[in-house]
Amino acid sequence: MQAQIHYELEDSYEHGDDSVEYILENALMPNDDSIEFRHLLEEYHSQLTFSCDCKNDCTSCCHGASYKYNDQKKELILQEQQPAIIECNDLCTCRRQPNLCKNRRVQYGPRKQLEVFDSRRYNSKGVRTNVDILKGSFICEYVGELLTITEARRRLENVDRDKLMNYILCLREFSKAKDLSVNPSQTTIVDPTCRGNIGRYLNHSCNPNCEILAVRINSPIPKIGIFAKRDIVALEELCFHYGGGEDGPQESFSKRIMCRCASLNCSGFMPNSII
Ligand SMILES: C[S@@+](CC[C@H](N)C(=O)[O-])C[C@H]1O[C@@H](n2cnc3c(N)ncnc32)[C@H](O)[C@@H]1O
Repeated sequence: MQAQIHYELEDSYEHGDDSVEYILENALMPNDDSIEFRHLLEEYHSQLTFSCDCKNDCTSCCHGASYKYNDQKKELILQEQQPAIIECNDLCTCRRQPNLCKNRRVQYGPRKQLEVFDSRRYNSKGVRTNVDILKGSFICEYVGELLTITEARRRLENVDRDKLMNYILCLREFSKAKDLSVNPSQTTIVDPTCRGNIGRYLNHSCNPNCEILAVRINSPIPKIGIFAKRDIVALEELCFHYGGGEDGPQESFSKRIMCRCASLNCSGFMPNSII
């Protein structure tokens, strides 16, 4: 069973490859009758009840007002220093329209003018932009099948054994306890190998122009939002750090492979996978 999209999400990209299904939002992995799966299923069908009753445009919304308009007032971009984003949801009384609520962006779908292309640097597919992009702009979500940890480990074994490209992304969120110790609070694993969106084509860079952030809308399971980490010029390839970067949330792909990013600070290898 796939969850309903409650809001209108615009996404006209496609894979151009019949072996991969284009899906607009995360779908559950097949039921393997495990307790872990049942827990994931329960979360998947839960609704966040934390809603706002803003009468204005949500600039001082209880969700934290993560976005602001750029100087030309054309696009909502991230406010500085956002470790996690909670957008307004279906239970909020604010109006679901870009010019009426400023706390909704990811739920409207990927930005336009992205292109999947054959990246010479990575010797495989990549994503580039056909226009300039401002720092803090939303690129797209990293959409795929939601996996349990056990299923992710099983699939990663196959990836390593058969030396396949690895699309499994594990987002780890951390919380600070009263004694200031930092503890893992939630792990979200997304696999767009067979079912996913345009986000599956972004490559890794040790000096990336994009970053990933946890974004919650209706569900307690976060979406993995990809945002511009700096201003980006037209035709630049879009990349993010598969290991979360220095201070981003931790996520990882599979075993050690040589990194092709060619940045000055390249570590030589792609981030290791520890799920
Ligand atoms: C999420 S996919 C990215 C899209 C992929 N290039 C494609 O053609 O579908 C991740 C895979 O791309 C390749 N890749 C991504 N970043 C890389 C890098 N910095 N160096 C080498 N290979 C990379 C690896 O094969 C990796 O398993």
